Amino acid sequence: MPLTTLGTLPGEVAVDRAPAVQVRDLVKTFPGGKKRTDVEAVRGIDLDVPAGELFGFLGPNGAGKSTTIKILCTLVRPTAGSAQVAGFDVVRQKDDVRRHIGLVFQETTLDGHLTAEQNLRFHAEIYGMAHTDVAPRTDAVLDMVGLADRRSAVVNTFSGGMKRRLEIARGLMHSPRVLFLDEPTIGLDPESRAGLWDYVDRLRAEEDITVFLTTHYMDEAERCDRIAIVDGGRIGALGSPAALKAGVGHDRVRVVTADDDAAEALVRDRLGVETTRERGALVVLTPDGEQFVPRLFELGLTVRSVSVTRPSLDDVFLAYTGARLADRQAAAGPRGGRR
Ligand SMILES: Nc1ncnc2c1ncn2[C@@H]1O[C@H](COP(=O)(O)OP(=O)(O)OP(=O)(O)O)[C@@H](O)[C@H]1O
Repeated sequence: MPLTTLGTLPGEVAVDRAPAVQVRDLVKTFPGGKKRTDVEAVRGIDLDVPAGELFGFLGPNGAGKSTTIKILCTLVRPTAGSAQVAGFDVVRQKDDVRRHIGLVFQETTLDGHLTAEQNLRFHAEIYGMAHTDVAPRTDAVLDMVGLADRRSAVVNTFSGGMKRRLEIARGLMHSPRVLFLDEPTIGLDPESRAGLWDYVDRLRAEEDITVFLTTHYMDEAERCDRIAIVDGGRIGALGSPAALKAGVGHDRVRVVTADDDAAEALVRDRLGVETTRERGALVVLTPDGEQFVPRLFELGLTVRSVSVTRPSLDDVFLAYTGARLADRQAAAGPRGGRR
């Protein structure tokens, strides 16, 4: 079966453009048992993810991301509210939801003793794929993730990045409409991470598929069409990365001068702007850094260096959660921190 049919089941007409994910007032409370209090993991989430979107779900540890995803994948039953995935209700139409989603979670579900191809065939059997579809679909998804030449190799001989790519191939076998990727690149080296994203980009370019992603990596969040920032079981912010960054407001101008005291007074008196000090520099927060810098020079200051930094998604994350994405990034491995 050609790759162009991925995302649409055989015989199905892709005219239905209902949201890929629709969530209304979703609540999940885990009972705390006799001695402990209940845990309100999800406290009223509303969400619409249109078909075809790359949607990012971000939040600090314990924010409720995994619980929400597990509800969407029918693995956890909500306490209240409703959720539909690919047009099917996650409680009343579990089997339909499962047929239309692909899952790539952090824990591997591959059998290391089987070959890549055997793993995919096993998956096809579980999903009851038509016999005639299996071989061509296996070819297509292995090609998609760049593993066609390793199809007969035992998975235990694969690198971490190859295993993750095979997981994605497996998740795509049954033509899901929505692919859930839960921290898909965690633990991978930078090269494997970049490679995996190449395949996701290719998948999105060629297929009518929605990708629902959780990540703690800022650069991965930047790739998303829209992101939701979740904290304490609620969505605190929702929008495109550009819109969310614009919402934070201010560019940050950092200027090193020959005389900071004099510069501070001049900027305050002549430009009417307050500065703060930071490690031998003055910092000004301003809506438009590029316009502000020439005005600084007009003051006749001896400026040794000046830099303008636009708000990052990390600033957005900090504004809504009080934590930095970069904290998790650092914990996960060296990957070029913030500024
Ligand atoms: N099965 C469970 N029983 C009890 N409490 C749970 C259960 N699953 C999750 N929780 C609690 O619900 C809250 C939300 O957890 P969840 O795993 O959804 O967060 P998360 O945003 O995915 O965090 P992380 O980034 O660490 O994966 C946490 O306080 C967690 O301890």
